[in-house]
Formats: sequence, C-alpha cells, structure tokens
Amino acid sequence: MGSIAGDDVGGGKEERIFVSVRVRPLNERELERSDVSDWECINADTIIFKNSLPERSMFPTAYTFDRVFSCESTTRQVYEEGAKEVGVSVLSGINSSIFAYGQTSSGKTYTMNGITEYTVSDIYDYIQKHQEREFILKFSAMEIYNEAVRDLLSPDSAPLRLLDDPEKGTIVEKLTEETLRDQDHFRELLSFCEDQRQIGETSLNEMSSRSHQILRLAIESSAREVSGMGNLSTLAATVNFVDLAGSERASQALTAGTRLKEGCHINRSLLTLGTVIRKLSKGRNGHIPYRDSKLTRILQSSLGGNAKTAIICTMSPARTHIEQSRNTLLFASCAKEVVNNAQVNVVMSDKALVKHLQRELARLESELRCMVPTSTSNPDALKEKDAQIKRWRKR
Ligand SMILES: Nc1ncnc2c1ncn2[C@@H]1O[C@H](COP(=O)(O)OP(=O)(O)OP(=O)(O)O)[C@@H](O)[C@H]1O
Repeated sequence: MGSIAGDDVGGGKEERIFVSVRVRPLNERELERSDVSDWECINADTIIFKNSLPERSMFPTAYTFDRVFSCESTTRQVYEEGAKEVGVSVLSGINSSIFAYGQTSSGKTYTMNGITEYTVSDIYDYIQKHQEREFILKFSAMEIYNEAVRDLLSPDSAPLRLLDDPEKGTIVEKLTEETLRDQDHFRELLSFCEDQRQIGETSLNEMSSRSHQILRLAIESSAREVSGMGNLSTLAATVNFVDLAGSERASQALTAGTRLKEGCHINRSLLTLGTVIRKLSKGRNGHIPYRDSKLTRILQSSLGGNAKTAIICTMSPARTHIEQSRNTLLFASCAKEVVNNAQVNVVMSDKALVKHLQRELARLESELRCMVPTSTSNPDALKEKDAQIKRWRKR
C-alpha cells in the first residue's frame, strides 16, 4: 500500500494519497423501486460502468484507483487493504488521516465506524506488545456544522475558534483533549461523541449526519529505559478519522429552511475540499485555498502536507444515483494525484533527557567510587574524587 512518488525530500517521503472506492449493496429503498445496479469491480483496482447508456457515452466507463471494494467486501477488508498502513503509521511518529467521502447514505459512517475501531484496536495491540516503550494517547473530537467548529467531548455547544500556530499550523482553541486510560475509555468517549453529533432527517437518509466529524488521536511514545543518546527522543504524531457530511448537491437531499442553510455550508466546506484537491492534483504550485473553509484549514497538513492520507470514497451502485457516483469518482480521480510529504515527528523530551543525565551521573559516581581505595590511606586522592563527583553533580 502507499504508492511512492519519490524519495526522501526535506527529511520526509513523498507519497500519493491512497484512494479507494467502496460500493455498498443496493438498499431496501433502491430494491423496492427496482433500481438497477450499474457498477462492477472487475478486479482489485478497477471499477466499470457496466450498462451502456447512449446519453452517457461521453463519460469514462472505467476508473482505476489504488483499490476498489465491491458490495461483497467487508469493512475489515476495506480496513486491511485500504486504511491500516496509513492509520497505524501514527505509531512510528507519522501524522495520518483517513477520510470517508461520498453522497449521503453511501456508507461513510458505516465504513468509518469500523475503520476507527480496527485502527484503535491495532494501536492497543501494538502498545501491548511493546512494553519497552511508554505511550501516551490523547483523544479529541470535533464536528464542523454550518461552518462552526464544536467540541464533541463537551456538552457546551459554543463554537470554537481556529488559531494559527507558527509551528503546529491551525489549532482549535479550547478543544477538549482526554488522556485515554485504555480502550474501554476510548469506547465510552466515542459513544458520548455520537450522542453529541448533529443528526437530521433528509429525504435520502433518515439518520443522515449533517456535519463533518473529525476524531483525533494524538500518540506520544518514548523508550522506558534510556540507555544512550540514540533513544532519548519521543515520537509524536496524530491520526484523524474524518467522516464527511454527504457530498450531494443541496437540491437533491434538502427540503427547505434549516436543511437548506446546512446544505449551503456543507457544500462550502466540500466545495473548498474539492477545489483544494483539484489544485493539488496539478502540483503544489500557485495558491491553494485552504483558508476558505474550516474543514480545509483544520486538515491542511493531510492535504499535500506532512501526513499520510487515505481516502475511502463510498458510493451507491444504483442508477438513480449515477450523477453523484460520477462526481464521487471524479473527486477520487483528482485525490489520487495529490502528493503528501510525511515525516517522522521526533521531539527531544526534557523528561527523557533528565532521566538520561541522572543515569549517566549515577554511572560515573559508581565508576569513581570503584577507583577509590577502600582504606583512607590516601586522603588527597579521596578529596579529589569527591570534588570530581561534585563537579559532575553541578552539570
Ligand atoms: N457496505 C455496506 N453494507 C451494508 N450496509 C451498508 C453498507 N454501507 C452502508 N450501509 C447501510 O446504509 C445506510 C446508510 O449508511 P451510512 O449512514 O453509513 O451513510 P453515510 O454515507 O454516512 O450517510 P450520511 O452522509 O447521510 O451520514 C446505513 O443503514 C448503513 O448500515
């Protein structure tokens, strides 16, 4: 997984966004109206439009991505082959993001719920097997609803401000960050977030999520035993699980009033995401309008920056959704051209440095003591050794 576009550049590795497409089965509603399934995954990486429609002859019939998943594929398979490598790279100090993109009711939440669970489970498995390292996991969650950022770990729905940090990039002010005790604690927090998330009813999906959701896990790890200068460092990285709101045009999923307002904002964020992806697909030259929406500001580093990124585009196979499916595939085609430059994020932890110096001091003290004769026959030598120890202590 992870098509390499070049070698190390500026300490990082140039790598394309890993793009996969997942087709869900026809749902009850589609079956009831005898909708036709138009798409077929002919192998592991190509999806074709299998029924010829004369009025559609100008559209491509075959699309190739890093991976395509038919309606028979399980979420476990989508995870293993389409997201795992990107997700667990956070353990090696590499920032990563996994997105689900697609029209409403195409399976974004269904897919992301599984992907999040499997990634976190693999992260905890890894931690279990690497007792020689100490891990600190911090969880935060936010949603972007009507272009306002809200903390999903807080019952307070006041919008949060975005700030620009010269080192960290865009940060969300006052976003709650919970230090995780274990995997059960993570599940508890997740269920709290689900309750907080805005849900509305549209004509396409009764439980449609009208907001973009970003779940974020920050992981820091350092060696428990500091045996040399080589392992003084702490690896620090973040993984984002991004469940986007439906990508359909406002007219299709919306009725009026509130829904319409939501739709305009949803489209503004997704429109900017589309523009950013389209511009980046042609190279990093020129102005990239990250600042035009909250979504692209918050996720800037995952779009052409210091991160590994996987995008799973979900779609319905039904003919009634052909327009949306084509739009999704067009988005996916642009996304696969985007190149990121992920780096291992190493920080020198003060704690590790102090620990190392203390050990070094203890070792030198004991070395010096061994050199001192047991009798006090030479008081001058003893004084000199004591002075040496004092000098070391002062360092
Ligand atoms: N691959 C799949 N296999 C079986 N059922 C699926 C699959 N994908 C989605 N579904 C079902 O389809 C319905 C809609 O899926 P989901 O809520 O994930 O869509 P969504 O893209 O997140 O929609 P929205 O943008 O409105 O939030 C759900 O009932 C879900 O269980």
